[in-house]
Amino acid sequence: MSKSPVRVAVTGAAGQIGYALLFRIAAGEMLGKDQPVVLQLLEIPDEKAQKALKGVMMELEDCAFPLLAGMEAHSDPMTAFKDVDYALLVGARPRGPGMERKDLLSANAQIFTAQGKALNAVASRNVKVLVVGNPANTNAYIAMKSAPDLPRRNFTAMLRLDHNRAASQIAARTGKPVASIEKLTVWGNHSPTMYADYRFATIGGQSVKQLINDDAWNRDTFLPTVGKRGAAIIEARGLSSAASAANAAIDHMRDWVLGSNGKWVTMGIPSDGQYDIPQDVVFGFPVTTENGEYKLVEGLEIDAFSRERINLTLKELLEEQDGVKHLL
Ligand SMILES: NC(=O)C1=CN([C@@H]2O[C@H](COP(=O)(O)OP(=O)(O)OC[C@H]3O[C@@H](n4cnc5c(N)ncnc54)[C@H](O)[C@@H]3O)[C@@H](O)[C@H]2O)C=CC1
Ligand SMILES: O=C([O-])CC(=O)C(=O)O
Repeated sequence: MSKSPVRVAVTGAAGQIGYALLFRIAAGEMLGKDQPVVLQLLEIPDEKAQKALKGVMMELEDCAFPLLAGMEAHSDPMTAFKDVDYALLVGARPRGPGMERKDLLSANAQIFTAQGKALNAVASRNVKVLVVGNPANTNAYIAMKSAPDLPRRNFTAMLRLDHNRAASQIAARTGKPVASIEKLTVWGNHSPTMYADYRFATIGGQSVKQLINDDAWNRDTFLPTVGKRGAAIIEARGLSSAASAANAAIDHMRDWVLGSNGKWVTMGIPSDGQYDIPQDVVFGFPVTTENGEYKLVEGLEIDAFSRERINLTLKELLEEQDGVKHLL
């Protein structure tokens, strides 16, 4: 028997990530090739943005996707999020050259109080939320805190792009296929302080740390390359990553919903205090996913270098949180 459609909200639907994301969701790449979707698309109440959104919807129509069971354009989160099962919160200002993601906080934070409140009021009680708009961890924290009637664990931030970037760098360095890398993670904030960690990673059962065996490369090349990749893309393209961000959003939601088959993936999730990360801080952690739930990988050894890196990214997140406490 065919499945009933699920409702997927995407904000910033006429933006560059939206344009790389919607067609893949409608093609079944996020929720499965047997799962029909209704897209509930949100853009700002501005004539130009709404017109651009209509154009994107015309193109979606022209793809004649068999799984696209419906499509709606909205300018108010209270209608866009009605009964949604999944919400991808992409719409927010991107940074330009010379900016850090946290410089966007004052411009973007209010978006996530309003959208958190709207999700709280009208979304499905099981809604799974992915925050992509930057600074993603703190925006996810704001949305979660603004939605007290929804389970905290349903709010997540996107660290998957960082995870995928780290995997590609390791594949290039070792000459092994990217798909063979397991047990990789990125701790902390989606910012240059993130800590991409391959100490536990394996390729075909072999330790990646031993295969690479070069602490200087880890510290001086790998970590800065992964941490500053977003800025390198902006420098090269004149615009921030869009297709790779959309791809990571698909990976994040697909694994959350359909399971990671025992593999570690990185998700930004509200802490329950593990690894000495205070309760509620939305932090990149290694997780496995099964039956629509994520489970933190616990009990990993944190050595002195890792503790220093984790403390640094935590400090930045706590400062960001402090900067938005007047909104909560
Ligand atoms: N977490 C991550 O790994 C990544 C996050 N990003 C972030 O994603 C966000 C979106 O990036 P792009 O699509 O490139 O930007 P964009 O500027 O091309 O599109 C953003 C869209 O959001 C819309 N928008 C703004 N405020 C809104 C609101 N309150 N409700 C609904 N829509 C709203 C705008 O009208 C625009 O169409 C940025 O904050 C960017 O920094 C980008 C890449 C990776
Ligand atoms: O760097 C940016 O501003 C966009 C982003 O988050 C990324 O590419 O990781």
